[in-house]
Amino acid sequence: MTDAPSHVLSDDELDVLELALGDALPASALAAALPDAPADVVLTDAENTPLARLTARTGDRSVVLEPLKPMATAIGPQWDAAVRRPAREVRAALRDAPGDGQGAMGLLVTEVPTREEVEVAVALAAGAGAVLVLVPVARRAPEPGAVGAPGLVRAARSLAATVAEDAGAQVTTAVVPWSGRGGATLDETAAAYGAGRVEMLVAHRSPATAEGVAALPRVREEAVRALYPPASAAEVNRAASGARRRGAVVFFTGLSGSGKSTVARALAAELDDDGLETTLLDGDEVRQHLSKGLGFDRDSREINVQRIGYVAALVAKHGGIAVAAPIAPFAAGRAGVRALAEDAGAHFVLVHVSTPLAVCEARDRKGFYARARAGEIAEFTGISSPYEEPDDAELVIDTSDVPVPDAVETVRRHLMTLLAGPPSRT
Ligand SMILES: Nc1ncnc2c1ncn2[C@@H]1O[C@H](COP(=O)(O)OS(=O)(=O)O)[C@@H](OP(=O)(O)O)[C@H]1O
Ligand SMILES: Nc1ncnc2c1ncn2[C@@H]1O[C@H](COP(=O)(O)OP(=O)(O)O)[C@@H](O)[C@H]1O
Repeated sequence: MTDAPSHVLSDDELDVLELALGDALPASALAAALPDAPADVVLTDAENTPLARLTARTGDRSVVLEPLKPMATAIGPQWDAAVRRPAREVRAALRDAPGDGQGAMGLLVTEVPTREEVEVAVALAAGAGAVLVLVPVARRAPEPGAVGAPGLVRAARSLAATVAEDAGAQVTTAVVPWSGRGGATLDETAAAYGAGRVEMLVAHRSPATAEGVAALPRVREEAVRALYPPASAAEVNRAASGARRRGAVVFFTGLSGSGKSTVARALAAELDDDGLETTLLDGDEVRQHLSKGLGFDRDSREINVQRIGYVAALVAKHGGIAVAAPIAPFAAGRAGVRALAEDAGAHFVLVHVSTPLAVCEARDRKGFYARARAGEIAEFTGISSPYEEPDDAELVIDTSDVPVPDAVETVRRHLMTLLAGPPSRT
C-alpha cells in the first residue's frame, strides 16, 4: 500500500483523527497533536489497521490527510451511525435549518442532565428554531464511578426528544469524538459541526443542584447507616463498593480476522458501562507492549499467551474483569491460562470465535492472509501454522452468522450469570 513509516494511535489520538477526517479540525491540527510522528506517516489503530496517511508538504508547508481504511467502530449508542457523523455532514444538514439565520443553537451535553438542566435546555431552545445537541465522548475509559459514553448518549437523546417536543424546535443530535486534544476548544468544535451560538448545559447548573449531585454518595451512605447498626452498615457499604466481587477472565480465541477484537472491545465497553472494572488485553496491543519483540513460532506464542494469562489472572484476582483476545492457537496454552485464572479464584470463560478460515481470509482487513498465501509471512495461523480447535469452550460464536451486538450479549449474559453466583469467600 505504502512504504511510509507507521504510527500507532492512542485512543485520544484516534479521537483527534476522527475529528480531522470529519473536517472538524484541519490536518495541521492533527499533525500538531502528533509531534513525534514522522512527516510522512501512516496512522494505524492498535490493531495495525492503516487508517490514514498524513503528509507534511515541504513546498507550501501544507499538511495533507488521506483516509485509507474506515475506522473500526463498536456497539453502543455512541457508535450509532445516525448520530456519529462527520462534522461536514452535520454542518451541511444544518445549513438550511429554520431560525434567525444565526445557525443552529449548539447545546453541549457533557454530563448527564439533571431535571434543572432539562428545563434550561427547553427554555434556551424556545425560539431558536434549530438546535444541535452535541455530545462529546472519548474512546478512553471514563473515571471510575462516572457515567460512560453509552449512558451519556442515551441521556442526551432523551433530552433531545424532550427539547423537540416541549420547545417545538428542530433538533439534531451529534456525537463528537472528544479527547480534549487537537488544539481546538469545545466551542470551536461545536462551530465546526454547524452550531451558531453555543451553550454548555452544565454551566447552567445552580449551586444547589451542584451541591446535591456532589452529596449523592454521602446521602447513600447515610441511608445505609440509618437502616443498619454500625458493623452491618460497614459491610453493606463495603460490598456496594465492589470489594468482595469475584473477578473473571473472559478469554477469546480464534483465527486472525475471526472477530475476537471487535467483539472483545465492544464487550469491554459494555461491561465498563455496567460499572465493572474491565481491562482489555487485545492480541495486537499486547504484542506492542507486554510481548514486544516476540515472534510467532510455537514457543513465542505460548510465552505470549501465558503472559496474557498471568496479567489477566492478576486483574481478576482483585475483582476486576479481564477480557483477553489473542489467537491462542494451542490447547496447552489455553489450559494454562484457565489454571492461572482458577488458581486466582476467578471465573474463567473461554469463548471460541469459530468464524471459518474462508470468511476470515475474505475479510483480510490487514492484508495478512494475502501476504501469508504469497509466502511473505511465515507461520501464519490457519495457513502455515496450526490452530487447535478448543473442545472445552464455554461459548462458541461464529461471527459469519452472529452480528456483533448478539455476540456481545451472549458473552455478557453468560458472565453476568456467573457473577451473580455466590460471592468469593476470600
Ligand atoms: N504469523 C502470524 N500468525 C498469526 N498472526 C500474526 C502473524 N504475524 C502477525 N500476526 C498478527 O498478530 C496478531 C496475532 O497475535 P496474537 O498475540 O494474538 O497471536 S498468538 O496468540 O500469540 O498466537 C494477529 O492479529 P489478529 O488479527 O487480531 O488476531 C495478526 O494481525
Ligand atoms: N459479526 C461480526 N463480529 C465481529 N467482526 C465482524 C462481524 N462481521 C464483520 N466483522 C468484521 O470482521 C473483522 C474482524 O476483525 P477483528 O475483530 O480484528 O478480528 P481478530 O481480532 O479476530 O483478528 C472486522 O473488520 C469486523 O468489522
